[in-house]
Amino acid sequence: MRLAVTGREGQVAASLVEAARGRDDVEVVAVGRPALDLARPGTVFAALEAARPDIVVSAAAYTAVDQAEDEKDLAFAVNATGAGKVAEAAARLGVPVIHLSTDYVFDGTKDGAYVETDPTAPLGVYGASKLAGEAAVAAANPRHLILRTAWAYSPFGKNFVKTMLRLADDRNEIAVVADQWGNPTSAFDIAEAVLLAAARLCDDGSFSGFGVYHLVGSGDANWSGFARHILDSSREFGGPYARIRDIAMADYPAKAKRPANSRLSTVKFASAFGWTAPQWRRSTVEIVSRLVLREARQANIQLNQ
Ligand SMILES: NC(=O)C1=CN([C@@H]2O[C@H](COP(=O)(O)OP(=O)(O)OC[C@H]3O[C@@H](n4cnc5c(N)ncnc54)[C@H](OP(=O)(O)O)[C@@H]3O)[C@@H](O)[C@H]2O)C=CC1
Ligand SMILES: Cc1cn([C@H]2C[C@H](O)[C@@H](COP(=O)(O)OP(=O)(O)O[C@H]3O[C@@H](C)C(=O)[C@@H](O)[C@H]3O)O2)c(=O)[nH]c1=O
Ligand SMILES: [Mg+2]
Repeated sequence: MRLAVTGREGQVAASLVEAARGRDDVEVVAVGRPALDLARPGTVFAALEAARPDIVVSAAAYTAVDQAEDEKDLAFAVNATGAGKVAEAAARLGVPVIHLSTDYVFDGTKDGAYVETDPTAPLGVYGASKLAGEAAVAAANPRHLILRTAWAYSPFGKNFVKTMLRLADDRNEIAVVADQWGNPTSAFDIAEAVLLAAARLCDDGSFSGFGVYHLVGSGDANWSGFARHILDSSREFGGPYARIRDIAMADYPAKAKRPANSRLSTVKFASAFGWTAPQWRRSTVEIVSRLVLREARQANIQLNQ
């Protein structure tokens, strides 16, 4: 199976590239700027056609949640129009598309975990642009999976795990919001699930389960609990540590409003594909250890130079 993924340095794209390195049955081609620029729709088809994919994974996105409030047009161009163009290109190439979306399509007022049929009501521009992207993808290519994930982290790109490790480097205490709940999700786990679903779509000609699925790490957390686990794990591997102080969302001024509860139920994905993500605590240890040991190795190299 030959899979083209949009976004080269992105967390999910880089995780897919790494996952494929260890497997003979899958080849991943990452397509990004300047060849494929979602803000320039004219670039999309040619870039994907050149990759000769059996399936397209649409993972590139404008993901700066606060900045999106000031760059609404660009966020929509990339996350809505651009995503639609990717799905349309896949349709023209005669292949299915797996598109990544977000928990931020919800407003967070539900009590329990959101299911796929729950009403959406994004609180900010990023969520609204991703929701518009879902509609554009569905309209452009009937053979689509829209996988809503959340709170993604990995050794790559920008994410909360890397931010906490960086802040802990020169602080004794970090204040983190404790009244926002969700599901931390390793991009390695996302990659594994995407490869599984992709294989199914490519191999099973009568697959009929197209549509929206929630795909997140098992177990829930608030940001401060997540932060505490990150830094406890880091300390165990000899990495940076800081105390975490619980604060309220209201005490952390940010441009974009975020949902207080964006827990997602993964029952639908589990029953369609027979796969559930590992507990987020376990996956977090894996990523933290890698980051901390990488830092240690780099420090060692510098010492020895
Ligand atoms: N990060 C998260 O916590 C979550 C992410 N998601 C969704 O999952 C998907 C993957 O996220 P993740 O891997 O974390 O994202 P990242 O922010 O790590 O990467 C996004 C990628 O998109 C690329 N990109 C941005 N603008 C353009 C453009 N105009 N044209 C082409 N490429 C562009 C970036 O390229 P460059 O490297 O050049 O900047 C980058 O490679 C996205 O759809 C995101 O909305 C959903 C829930 C949570
Ligand atoms: C850095 C930091 C953040 N926070 C808070 C702010 C926010 O409420 C929460 C998370 O901050 P971040 O800016 O990392 O998270 P954010 O950019 O909102 O992350 C989101 O990204 C997009 C792409 C998604 O799709 C979402 O699923 C989600 O992962 O933690 C603190 O309380 N203290 C801190 O020191
Ligand atoms: Mg391979």
